[in-house]
Amino acid sequence: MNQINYLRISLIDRCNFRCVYCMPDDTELNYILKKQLLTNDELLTLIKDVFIPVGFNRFRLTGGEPLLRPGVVDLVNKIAHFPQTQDLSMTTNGFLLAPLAQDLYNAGLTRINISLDSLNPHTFNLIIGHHSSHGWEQVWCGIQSADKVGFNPLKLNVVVIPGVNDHEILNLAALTLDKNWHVRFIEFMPIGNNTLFSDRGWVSSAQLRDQIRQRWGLTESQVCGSGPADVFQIPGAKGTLGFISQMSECFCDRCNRVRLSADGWLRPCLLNESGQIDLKTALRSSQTMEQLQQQVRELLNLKSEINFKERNPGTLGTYSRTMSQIGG
Ligand SMILES: Nc1nc2c(ncn2[C@@H]2O[C@H](COP(=O)(O)OP(=O)(O)OP(=O)(O)O)[C@@H](O)[C@H]2O)c(=O)[nH]1
Ligand SMILES: C[S@@+](CC[C@H](N)C(=O)[O-])C[C@H]1O[C@@H](n2cnc3c(N)ncnc32)[C@H](O)[C@@H]1O
Ligand code: SF4
Ligand code: SF4
Repeated sequence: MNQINYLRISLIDRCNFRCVYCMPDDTELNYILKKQLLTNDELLTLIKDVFIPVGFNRFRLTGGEPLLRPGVVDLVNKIAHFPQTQDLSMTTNGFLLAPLAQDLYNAGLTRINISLDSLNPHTFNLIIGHHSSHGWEQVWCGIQSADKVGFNPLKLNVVVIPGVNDHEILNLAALTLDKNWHVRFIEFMPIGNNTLFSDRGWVSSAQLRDQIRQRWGLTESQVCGSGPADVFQIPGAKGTLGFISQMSECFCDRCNRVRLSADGWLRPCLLNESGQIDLKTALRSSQTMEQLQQQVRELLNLKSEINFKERNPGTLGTYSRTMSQIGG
């Protein structure tokens, strides 16, 4: 059995963007009420006294948009300084990153993944559903700041939507030629916006690799990470290209992670809602840390049964929580 040692933590379910593939404009989301959110102290207790003793040592902060979480720098500082923490990273849309990048880095965040779906400001703003015309510029500024501060590896996430941004693949891949950046193309999943998914479908990583191979060639490569990306490189490029192929491949047999929502539910699989446990209520009802550890161990024992196996590219998922609420 795989070792499950990677916890993705959603710090908040709210977001300052409404990306078309994740949180379409017409979706009514029931945001978590403040009193239902894990407090910073509760989250730190769960990490230190429950997850670390059970064997977790890799943590990713996500959201919604994690940089909207009050006290995020302090949280980073505390999680980074647990002696057992081997990897602490964040997935962010980058909009609020520029003024925070240095503080996050100083607090102990060493690597960061930033979503960047287009190099064209107009297309970008359409994708993120942002009403400010400076969305792209502000995210680009966040990426530059992250680079300057020294986040390494610095990864850029691109969800590829046919007819929306798939014509930009070569331009996005070209970013890696002279920058030590790691661009990852993510196959669009039917969770978040099923209407768009039915309408546009998805592009396979194999097709993208063919395009890139024809232009520059492509070789297998590696970059530090805990996720499911297959990593390649354009010969001579400074950065790498990652492909996250959840529609065309099944990487569940190497799944090493579970997810904690901002209101304290532990979810064994992104694409299967079975088996979730409510750690917040258990914590608030004064169960002992040993009892909580035991609940988590039991869930991990069941995980391989829960892991999403019936991947059918034509199937639409029906989920009570969507991507922005789970954290990707
Ligand atoms: N189906 C599925 N998709 C995943 C899983 N983990 C990550 N992804 C997809 O990959 C996207 C990008 O993930 P990131 O948040 O950047 O994290 P990561 O790829 O695990 O990060 P690294 O540690 O840098 O490799 C997510 O939004 C999902 O679309 C997973 O366990 N299952
Ligand atoms: C849910 S977001 C949360 C973190 C942060 N707000 C961000 O966008 O990076 C995490 C990741 O999920 C990806 N994502 C969201 N909806 C998706 C979908 N339907 N299919 C594939 N990836 C998706 C985003 O592109 C992003 O890289
Ligand atoms: S959570 Fe991330 S992917 Fe979803 S709308 Fe917000 S920025 Fe976009
Ligand atoms: S779909 Fe579920 S089991 Fe498969 S890799 Fe993702 S989280 Fe793991």
